[in-house]
Amino acid sequence: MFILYTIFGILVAIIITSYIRILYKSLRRVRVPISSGKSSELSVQIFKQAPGPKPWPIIGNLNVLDKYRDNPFAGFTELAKIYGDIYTLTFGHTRCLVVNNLELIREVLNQNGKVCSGRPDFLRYHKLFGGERSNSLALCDWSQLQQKRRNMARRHCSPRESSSFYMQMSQIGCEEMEHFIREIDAKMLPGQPFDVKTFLLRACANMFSQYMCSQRFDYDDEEFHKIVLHFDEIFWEINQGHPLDFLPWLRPFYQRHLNKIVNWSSTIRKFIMDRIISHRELDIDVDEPDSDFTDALLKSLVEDKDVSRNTIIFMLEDFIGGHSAVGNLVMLALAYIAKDPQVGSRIQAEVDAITDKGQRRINLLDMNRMPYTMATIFEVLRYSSSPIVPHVATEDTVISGHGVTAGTIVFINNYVLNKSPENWIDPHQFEPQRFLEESNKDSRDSRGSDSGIESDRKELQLRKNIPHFLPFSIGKRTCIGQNLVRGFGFLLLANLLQSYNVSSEDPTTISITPASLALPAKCFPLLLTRRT
Ligand code: HEM
Repeated sequence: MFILYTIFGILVAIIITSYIRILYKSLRRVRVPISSGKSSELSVQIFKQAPGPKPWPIIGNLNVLDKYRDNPFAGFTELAKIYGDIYTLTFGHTRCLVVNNLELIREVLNQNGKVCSGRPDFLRYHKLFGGERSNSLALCDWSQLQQKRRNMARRHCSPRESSSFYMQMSQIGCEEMEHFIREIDAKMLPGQPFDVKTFLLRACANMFSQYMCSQRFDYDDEEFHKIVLHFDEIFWEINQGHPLDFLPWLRPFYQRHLNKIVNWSSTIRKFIMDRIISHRELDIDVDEPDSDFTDALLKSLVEDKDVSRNTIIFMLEDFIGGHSAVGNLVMLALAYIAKDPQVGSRIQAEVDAITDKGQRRINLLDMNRMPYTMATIFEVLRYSSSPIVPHVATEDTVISGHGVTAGTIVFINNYVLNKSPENWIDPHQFEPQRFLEESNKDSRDSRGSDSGIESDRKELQLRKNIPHFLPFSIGKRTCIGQNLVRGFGFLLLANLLQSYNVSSEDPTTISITPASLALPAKCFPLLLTRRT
């Protein structure tokens, strides 16, 4: 009996302590010193936090999102109807702010970029990056080292259209497509559903590895298969919420899952060390121009005392790992094509017009003359509404007149931008055409006029600078890999469609997770039929 009373007493104490902590955090106000007009005098203005539902002890408001497990961002959108476009939630003991319109998103990412550029301190993030999330470019807090790493990466990972790196990307992409198509033809049984994703990811990994490290791997290389799979598992993992993120005391129940994550990332790191870095380190010549990203990284190791070996290993891992995002994006495009064959036919019309019915492969110089193909990639980005990695306020600040306390996680609801009928006609339809507009050029005197995609008088072109379309985010922490996404994504999609028709035995079985670019590692097969 005594033991029962003791346990009961401990539980009550935990619940009360938890509730006090949660209440303290949610009621805390933000004090901002302001100048009162008379030169040296400062007064303090006090800001209450944004409204939100009342939290419970221990779980906070996690219960509110429970019915939106499949798509928390749809949940955020629903809650905005009750609490307005800016509101707070408490997940476990962590304060969270959710912003739900473009103006607020800009206020967080641009005007408050300096103080809202941290990342959540989730245990999973540490486990994925050798026990320390500051090793990761995307999951570290903002710092001088991060600024340096972004600068180091920019030239290679965001190649400009006119640069030699861009042309290198084009050539590498085209060459890999030849290997890839040979591989599909060898492994696919005609008329049988085919595990496209596995092979697509390997092709994409080779494009990235060849571009960043001047090294590709054989399609029969088992070690290579394993790391491509682990990268994909990590991509899926990062795109999922997990109870551990907000209830870290559940750790003992998820130890096996954590061990699995550690195993994925350490296997990848070992591969990068053994198969890429170790032999490159031996023949580095600091006086020669950089031949690739690995060269630039290895030189910075020699030239910059602030750059450690660890820094460059993790940077390479991060950037090679970008292939999973592109592979998943293209796989999603193929899935939408299997659901709506019209989309595939229109891409093929562009491909055939540009290549004189398949006389050559598509390269990056063709991109500007294939607006529908690019529009399809943009529509996948919009429709899938890949979430923006959560930001964290590193200091007390004020957003739209509401106090935001240091440590608050800021969720940017880009799903509401991507799916709002105010921004898009029929937002729940997959319709690449929405990214096209009439160009000023007259189609009759221009090349490619038989592409089948123009209106009666005008050619179509890709709409640019759509303010509410932010697939790569804005501000300090925007995606560094967006040119690689556009470039390799385009080459994969256009060249695949040049060689194959894409369909499914039963399109209704193609299941796609809403508000995510990630597909499970093992996902639906597709039918690829050689075009005659
Ligand atoms: C379809 C593919 C991709 C999408 C939709 C995407 C989108 C994003 C988004 C939304 C962010 C967060 C920005 C923010 O926090 O405000 C991000 C960050 C980042 N992305 Fe991408 N990304 C993609 C592919 C890639 C690729 C291929 C690479 C590199 C090879 C890459 C490298 C990065 C890095 C390093 C960051 C972190 C930047 C920082 O925090 O300073 N991404 N990406």
